Amino acid sequence: MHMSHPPRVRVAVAGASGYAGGEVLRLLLAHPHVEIGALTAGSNAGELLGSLQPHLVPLADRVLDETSVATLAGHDVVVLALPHGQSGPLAAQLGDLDDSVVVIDCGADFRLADAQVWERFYGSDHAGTWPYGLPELPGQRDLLAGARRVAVPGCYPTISTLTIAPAVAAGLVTPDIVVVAASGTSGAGKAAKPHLLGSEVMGSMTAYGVGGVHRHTPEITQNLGGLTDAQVKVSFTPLLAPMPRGILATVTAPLAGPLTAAEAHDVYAKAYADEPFIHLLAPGQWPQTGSVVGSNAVHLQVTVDEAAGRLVAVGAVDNLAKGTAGAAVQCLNLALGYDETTGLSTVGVAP
Ligand SMILES: NC(=O)C1=CN([C@@H]2O[C@H](COP(=O)(O)OP(=O)(O)OC[C@H]3O[C@@H](n4cnc5c(N)ncnc54)[C@H](OP(=O)(O)O)[C@@H]3O)[C@@H](O)[C@H]2O)C=CC1
Ligand SMILES: CC(=O)N[C@@H](CCC(=O)OP(=O)(O)O)C(=O)O
Repeated sequence: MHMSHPPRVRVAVAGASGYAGGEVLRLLLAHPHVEIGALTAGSNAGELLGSLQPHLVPLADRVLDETSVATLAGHDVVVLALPHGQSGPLAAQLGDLDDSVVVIDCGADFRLADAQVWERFYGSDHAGTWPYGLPELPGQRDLLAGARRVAVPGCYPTISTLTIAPAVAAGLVTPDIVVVAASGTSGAGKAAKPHLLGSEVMGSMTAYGVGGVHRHTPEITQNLGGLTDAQVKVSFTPLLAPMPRGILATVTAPLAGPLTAAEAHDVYAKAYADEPFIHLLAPGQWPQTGSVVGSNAVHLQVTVDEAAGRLVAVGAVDNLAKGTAGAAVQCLNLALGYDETTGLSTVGVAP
């Protein structure tokens, strides 16, 4: 489908001083149809972007505005990269201003459909539900084409969902899913946190959010629940790994019946055959975060643990790229009718 659009769209980024906002800008600087408009922040409003994001050289002299409807008005697209709970009220005001604006929220506010589940995991009022920005889920790409509002998935839900989705959709497993996923520290954002000081993180790994309490558990469950009539259960354990970027997720589930590793690989190959960003590795190769850093690619592998009777799948993603900002740009492309891959690469930075 071709939709009419101006040659270059003006994009504002709220939360430009943060990790997600910075990565959105890094990608948009390479996007041929985008002109970068207002850049806003919270406590850093008034500062030069170059003092906070020195890698974004072409934008070094831009001054950060305060985050308000007034500063975000007058753009074709507004990307929100703010802490949860901030985007709900702001998006409501932006909607009042102009409903034709594309608003892409990197935060969690509009991801969950069930208000009670939202309140249980986030402890605040539910803002609403927007089209979910994971085009690789069946039927989702059509909902995102031409959308005016997009909820970008969380980084763990992106990789956890993509890693096991073909097995759930094809009924290869009973959906009693166990996810153990290690994330780089940028997943926690830039705001200082005592457990994320260099001395605490370097040379050490830890589990956190253990026992079904991490707020991404219901998001993964919601995604997988859309793929099967069976009741989906998800046990999710996040780990913090001593690296700046990347998530490596190991996802396992009981086999529903006899299955070989080659058959499982074949199901994944068929499911993702047309997906530009999903790269199923050759049998015997295993995903590594180092291969996807800086790219919008997802690397996957799947096999069968015969003795345990479980399917074992492993996925790697850059939490800031396909895990957030890359997904935001992919959805911007779909919303505006550009080729979905515009401005995005599958080539990682290695070593
Ligand atoms: N990091 C990741 O891997 C992922 C992040 N996300 C989501 O993206 C969003 C941003 O995360 P991230 O970039 O990591 O976080 P950061 O802490 O790095 O950045 C937060 C940004 O929001 C701004 N901000 C904070 N409070 C306010 C406020 N009250 N009013 C206006 N602006 C404010 C900050 O400005 P200032 O510098 O002035 O404080 C900063 O620009 C979150 O919702 C997060 O869940 C989603 C997936 C993955
Ligand atoms: C390492 C680390 O702390 N990661 C973050 C997840 C970041 C993310 O993607 O989540 P949202 O967009 O839903 O905030 C966490 O576990 O809270």
